Amino acid sequence: MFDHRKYRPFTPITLTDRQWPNKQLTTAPHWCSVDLRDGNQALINPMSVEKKTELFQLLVNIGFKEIEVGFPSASQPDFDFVRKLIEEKHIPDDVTVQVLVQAREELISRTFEALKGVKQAIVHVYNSTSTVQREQVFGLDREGIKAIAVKGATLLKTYAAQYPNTRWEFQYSPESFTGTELDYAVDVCDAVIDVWEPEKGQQVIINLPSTVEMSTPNVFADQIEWFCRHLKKRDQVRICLHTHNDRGCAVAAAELGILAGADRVEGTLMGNGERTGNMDVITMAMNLYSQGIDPKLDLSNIKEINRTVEHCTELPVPARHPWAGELVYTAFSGSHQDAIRKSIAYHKDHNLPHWEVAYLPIDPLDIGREYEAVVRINSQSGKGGVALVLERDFGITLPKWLHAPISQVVQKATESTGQEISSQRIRELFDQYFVATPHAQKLQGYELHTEHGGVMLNAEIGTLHLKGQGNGAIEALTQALSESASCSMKVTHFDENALGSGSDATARACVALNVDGIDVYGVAEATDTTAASLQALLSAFSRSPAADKQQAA
Ligand SMILES: CC(=O)SCCNC(=O)CCNC(=O)[C@H](O)C(C)(C)COP(=O)(O)OP(=O)(O)OC[C@H]1O[C@@H](n2cnc3c(N)ncnc32)[C@H](O)[C@@H]1OP(=O)(O)O
Ligand SMILES: CC(C)C(=O)C(=O)O
Repeated sequence: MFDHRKYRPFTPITLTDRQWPNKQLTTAPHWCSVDLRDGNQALINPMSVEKKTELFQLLVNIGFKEIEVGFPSASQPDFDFVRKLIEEKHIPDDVTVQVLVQAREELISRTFEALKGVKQAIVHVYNSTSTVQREQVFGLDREGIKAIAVKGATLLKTYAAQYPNTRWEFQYSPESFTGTELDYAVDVCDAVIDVWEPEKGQQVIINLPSTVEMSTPNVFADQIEWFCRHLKKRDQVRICLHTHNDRGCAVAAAELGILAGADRVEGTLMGNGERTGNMDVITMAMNLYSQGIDPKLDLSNIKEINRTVEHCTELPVPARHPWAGELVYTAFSGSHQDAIRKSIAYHKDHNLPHWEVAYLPIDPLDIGREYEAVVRINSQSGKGGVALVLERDFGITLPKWLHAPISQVVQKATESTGQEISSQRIRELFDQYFVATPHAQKLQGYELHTEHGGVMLNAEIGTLHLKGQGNGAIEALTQALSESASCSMKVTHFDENALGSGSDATARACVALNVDGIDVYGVAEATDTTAASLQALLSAFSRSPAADKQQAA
């Protein structure tokens, strides 16, 4: 039964003088990728050694300096993968591999065996400390659970001493930290740290996981600040966060947790991980990047990252995934398209020192995404977007007064299909409704001369020969057409521009006509501006009912 009374709120943390809300993120944390361990243990099909190798290479290329490569005592492929990394020398000198293990001797022994010959490594031991697990899973009291942690810590120290050529770092996680009383979590971690003696030079990491995300991120930050304030040897250890995304706030929790005093963050690419996933490193790193902070990870080729992650995990990257999804630099809605187009142009014209473009929190080019994907057209789009597509994909820059008429044609097409429209189809509609001349009213040739201070025009149009007079060629043709079709005709808008320069230059003209009270539009390109203007006028006229009547007559 759907009944909220089955649940109760998370107990608040008593911390009235919390400092983290006054802090700001200014640098990237130490990152540790857990894609190959926590990510892997959440997959339908765990990664093969080949896929793990491919993903490891990607993580190295991105710039991770610490990578949890597996749980080598858990399975033969995990063990073999660690051996392969070491024996085939895949681990760069500045990268430290990390492995996870339970606080059990047979597993710890096998873990050190897997790591034989490695230059440096982090051995990560964990046991659950939460009230629920103490009572329901382990059936042990506080002291009993602490004893498991201390035993695990001692075993790490003992086994590490057998491999003196490796530089060992030790990591301990009070698993299910968020469900653990804070004083008890500190007590267990102090005991583990005492075994490891960081004061004598042993490197130590204490990892505080929200194994299950149970509260709002501010409560998690309070837990971290409280923990950091009370840990005896806080200054001698690195505090790490490992947040899960059960409430959808893993990134926010990690960000606030860093404000609250943590140094390091574990997470995965695209947030793959148990249940709703681990903290998404891409999102957190890009959040920093978009604030002008060097994330210390190279995410410049997000397409390649997506491709490899999808291949190795057999999970799709959602189209709306923050920063990385296929659709996140695409605007379908009209007002957004219009604003993006204007804002990008403004940005270029004013040579702004920082990126400030409407609706685009970063420049998509930074991560290998293109402007081409920024605007796509469907029935939610508007005139700005259609104009942008014609300009961007076909170099057709049109006067503003023509944007609405073209957009109306495109809108009808998208409404009738209910689907997105391709830029090629927009071009076809533009040619069909604005450039083509329905009654073959093609200008075959023209001749102009001045007479009595005005312009005389002789024009060959299809099979017609027309004569007209006016202040210029356009007026002369307007006069000729209105006479021959017995209609009233007025040019309401006119625009022409040269295309290119030098001897290859051509011209484009756009004309809006009002013929017997009806607005019609035409666009034409020709080798000179007069020919383009006359043809654009003909093209507009050919769409009027008067042209139909003229043809019928
Ligand atoms: C939140 C996390 O992501 S933690 C990491 C979880 N990841 C994994 O478990 C993936 C890899 N794990 C495995 O392949 C297996 O669990 C193995 C190989 C590690 C262990 O396998 P097995 O010993 O066969 O089984 P299992 O994991 O069920 O063992 C449970 C026993 O270990 C004990 N145990 C569980 N976790 C720990 C721990 N961290 N430290 C010490 N003992 C533990 C349990 O109390 C239980 O003891 P019991 O047999 O006396 O009841
Ligand atoms: C082992 C720990 C760090 C873990 O994966 C978790 O608690 O989620």
